Amino acid sequence: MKSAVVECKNVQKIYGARGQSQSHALKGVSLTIQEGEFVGIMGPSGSGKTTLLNVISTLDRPTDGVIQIAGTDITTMKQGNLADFRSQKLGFIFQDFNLLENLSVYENIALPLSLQGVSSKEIGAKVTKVAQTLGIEGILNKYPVEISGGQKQRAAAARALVHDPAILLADEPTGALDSKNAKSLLETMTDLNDNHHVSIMMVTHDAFSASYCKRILFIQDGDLYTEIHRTTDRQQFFKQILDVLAELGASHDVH
Ligand SMILES: Nc1ncnc2c1ncn2[C@@H]1O[C@H](COP(=O)(O)OP(=O)(O)OP(=O)(O)O)[C@@H](O)[C@H]1O
Repeated sequence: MKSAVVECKNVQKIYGARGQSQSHALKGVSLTIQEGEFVGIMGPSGSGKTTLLNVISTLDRPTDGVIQIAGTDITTMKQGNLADFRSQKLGFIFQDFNLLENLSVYENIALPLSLQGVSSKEIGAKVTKVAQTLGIEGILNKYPVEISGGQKQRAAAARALVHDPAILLADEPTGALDSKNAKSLLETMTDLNDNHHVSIMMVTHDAFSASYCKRILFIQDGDLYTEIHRTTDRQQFFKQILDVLAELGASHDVH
């Protein structure tokens, strides 16, 4: 039976101290992401996408509500345990790759495991396996300056997956890529989801990228607005996404 990898119940986030000017960024969001899903998060600028990603990724705490990741309640977890939890259970890919320039691709991918004290033999096996999955075995000895944007993003994806996280969290992962590399990364993410059981949550403002997801949650003003499921082909889904964005854009500048 499938289980939930992310479960948010009535999650609220208010920025700013009481009595001062406050921003109600999340107004009671409830959502569930099941194991094996590929979910997109879209919404106008300022709707709360980054805030939602930050509270789910344990980088920030919600003001109210409960968040469970792979069955663990992270809202009551002590600060000291959050970093360990994050490094063991979560994988991140960002727009700007975040590779360390003075480490080789191999060393970059190995980093999460080295930090956890995993043996170098086990690290070698895991890095090789994930590099094969992402088709970057040939560049493991290169340094980030020597490889293309698309290869950097694959290396970053390999680093995000090497410790077998419960979910891959992606924040505009194609934002710094040209259209060819963006397409190739999105196809890789689809392959990871379809054939390697990787659960993915991706925040994006780009309808083309979002069309690779199987389900999209739209948020507006800190609340869930609607969700759509991909039941037909990707081109049809793309049109469906544009329709919802147009609806949202009627009152907002969609970002
Ligand atoms: N650190 C902060 N302090 C105060 N208010 C904040 C903070 N971060 C975000 N906000 C506010 O919370 C709301 C949601 O912001 P958030 O960054 O989550 O939106 P977003 O959907 O990611 O926007 P964008 O697409 O522009 O990145 C906005 O009104 C924003 O101004």
